[in-house]
Amino acid sequence: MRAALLQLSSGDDPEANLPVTMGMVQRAVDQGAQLVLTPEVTNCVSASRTRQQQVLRHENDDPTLAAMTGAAKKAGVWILIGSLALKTDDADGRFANRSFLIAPDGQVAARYDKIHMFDVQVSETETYRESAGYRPGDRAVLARAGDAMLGMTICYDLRFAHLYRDLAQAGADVLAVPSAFSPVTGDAHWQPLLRARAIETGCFLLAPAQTGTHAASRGRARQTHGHSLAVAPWGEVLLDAGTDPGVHVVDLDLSRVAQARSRVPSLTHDRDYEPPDA
Ligand SMILES: O=C(O)CNC(=O)[C@H](CS)NC(=O)CCC(=O)C(=O)O
Repeated sequence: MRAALLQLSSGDDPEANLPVTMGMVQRAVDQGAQLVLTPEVTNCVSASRTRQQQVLRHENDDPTLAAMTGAAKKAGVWILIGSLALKTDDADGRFANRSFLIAPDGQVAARYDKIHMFDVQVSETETYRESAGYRPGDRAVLARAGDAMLGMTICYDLRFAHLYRDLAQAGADVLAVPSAFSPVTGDAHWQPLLRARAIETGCFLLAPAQTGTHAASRGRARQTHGHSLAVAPWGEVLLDAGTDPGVHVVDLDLSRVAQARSRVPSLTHDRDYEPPDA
């Protein structure tokens, strides 16, 4: 299966981002991709709730989702939109950080709302409070995409190893981690975490990422780490997209999943044990 990872540098104007993103989807299709993956918050990277309130739409009215379903159908490919920031009808007014798997017939095959919220002070000057803006999901999602069983996760989820183990034990052979990683944590943790999740699960890890400098809020421009990554089930890095926006294709030999797991079958060796004393 040929996958394409789109590395984006989305701004805070969904209408301006859309033609750039769709141009890259077309390049991926031209390169023979059967599964096209985009990063977290493909439609809008913004840390301003006022701005988001102005430009974000509901799922049934979102131009990026509509364009993607159209493109999937026209080209007959699978598309994983890493996530869209969307308005919801929730009483507390928070947005959804929602990933979509679109089938080659243009139908939405699966949706996943990011479970773990990035409420973290990464340095003295850099704090994220994702749960203030977004309502977390509470359901893990596994879906078929062609020959692959795809586990859907997003960004900060990457730090919760049990989610990946659960998805793999439920049948995943490819795990998607669309992201908008911070530069500070990205330098230290991004690649080792992705390689660890691949090794632990015997899955391919596909992690399309936001990169570069995004719209400023409260005077501070937001940066993301880039380095979209594909990792094989044995842990080798198949692709590192560096820091420029672009399209990168990678061929996945899905038989490598069973190979890796037969060499080290740790996924089937869980045991029950007493928890440590408090
Ligand atoms: O802000 C939005 O609109 C969408 N959400 C994100 O981009 C989120 C929260 S700021 N980013 C992450 O989860 C980065 C995780 C990370 O960097 C780490 O785990 O170290």
